[in-house]
Amino acid sequence: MCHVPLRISESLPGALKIASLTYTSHKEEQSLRLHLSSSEAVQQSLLPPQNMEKSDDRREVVLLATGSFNPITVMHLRLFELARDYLHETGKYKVIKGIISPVGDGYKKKGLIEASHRLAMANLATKNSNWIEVDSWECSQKEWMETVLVLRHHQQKLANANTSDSSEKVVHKKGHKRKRENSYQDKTDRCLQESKVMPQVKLLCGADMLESLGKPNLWKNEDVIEILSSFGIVCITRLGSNASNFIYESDILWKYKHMIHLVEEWITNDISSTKIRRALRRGMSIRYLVPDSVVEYIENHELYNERSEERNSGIILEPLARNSKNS
Ligand SMILES: Nc1ncnc2c1ncn2[C@@H]1O[C@H](COP(=O)(O)OP(=O)(O)OP(=O)(O)O)[C@@H](O)[C@H]1O
Ligand SMILES: NC(=O)c1ccc[n+]([C@@H]2O[C@H](COP(=O)(O)O)[C@@H](O)[C@H]2O)c1
Ligand SMILES: [Zn+2]
Repeated sequence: MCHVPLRISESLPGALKIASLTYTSHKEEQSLRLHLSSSEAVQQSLLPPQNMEKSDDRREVVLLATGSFNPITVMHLRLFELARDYLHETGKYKVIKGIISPVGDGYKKKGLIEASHRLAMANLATKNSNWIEVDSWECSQKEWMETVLVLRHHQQKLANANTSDSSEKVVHKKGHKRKRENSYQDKTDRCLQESKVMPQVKLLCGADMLESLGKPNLWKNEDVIEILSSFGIVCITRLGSNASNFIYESDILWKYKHMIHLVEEWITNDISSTKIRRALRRGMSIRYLVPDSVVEYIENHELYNERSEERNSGIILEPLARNSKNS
C-alpha cells in the first residue's frame, strides 16, 4: 500500500480537500484515474503525476557481522542471505548493505591467524556478492575493540554520508558557493531530524554469539543494553544453541526482545571455522565448505596447521582480560 502526498487545489470545494490518497495497486490507480476523468480539475488536483516515484517507507538496514572469520566459510555468507530474506519478508525493512568486519589480532583467540590473511580471504569470498562487503576498520585498530564501538563507527559513517548528502542539497538549493560546515552537533541534530530516513546498523550473528552475551566478564552490561536498544540484533539459529530459551532466561534480553530478530535456519548446516581448521590440520578436503578462491588462498599461503592452532595458546581472551581487570 502506498500513501501519496497530493497537491491540493485552493479552488476545490471543502469536501474535496483531502490531505492524502491511498491506493493499493497500479490497477487501482488506473481505475481511480478513469473514475475521476469526468472532471479535469479534480483529476489534476487529486492524482499523483504518472511519473511520481511511489514512496517506500521501509526502514533501511545495514547488517554488520563481527567475528573471527578464521577462515570465512559459506555459512558466514549464508547468514547474510537468511537475514535479508527474513527482514524483507516482514515488509518493514529494506537491507541495503551487509558488512563483514573481521576482529583484530588483539582479540587473542586461540588459533587466530593474522588479520591480513582473514581479511584477504573474506574479500575473495565476497567478490561475487553485489551487497556484502568487507570492512578493515576494526581489524586495523591497534587494540581489540568492543563490538558496540564497531557498530557506532558504522552508524556514524552512515550519518556522515547522509548529512554530507543533505548539506550538498542545501548548498545546491541556496546557490551558495562554499559547502556548509558540518559540526558534530550539527550532524547529530540532522541525524535526529532525519532519523526516519537514516539507515539502521544491526548486528548480525549466530545463536552461539547471542548466548555468549551471558558469559561472565565477556560483555559489559551497558554494551549489551546499547547494542539492543540503539541497534538491534538479527540472530540466526545454530545447532547446539537455543536462542529463544536464552532470551527467555536473560532479563536484559527479555526486556529488549522486540529488538532481536530470531531467524530460523531450516536448512541446517553445521559448518564452523573450527571444523575447517581441523580438517586442514588432518589434510582433509574443505572444498564446497568454503569458496574455491578461499581454498586456493589457504593452499597458496599454507595456512592452518598444528603450529597456527597454538597461536595465543595460554593467553586470556582480550575481552575477558579487560573486563575482569575493570570489575
Ligand atoms: N553454522 C553457523 N550457523 C549460525 N551462525 C554461524 C555459523 N557459523 C558461524 N556463525 C556466526 O558467524 C559469526 C562469526 O563467527 P566465527 O567467525 O566465530 O565463525 P565460527 O564458524 O563460529 O568459527 P569458530 O569455530 O572459530 O568459532 C558469529 O556470529 C557466529 O555465530
Ligand atoms: N564485549 C564485547 O564487545 C565482546 C566480547 C566478546 C566478543 N566480542 C566480539 O564478538 C565476536 C566473536 O567472535 P568469535 O565468535 O569468532 O570469537 C568478535 O567480533 C568479538 O570482537 C565482543
Ligand atoms: Zn565462533
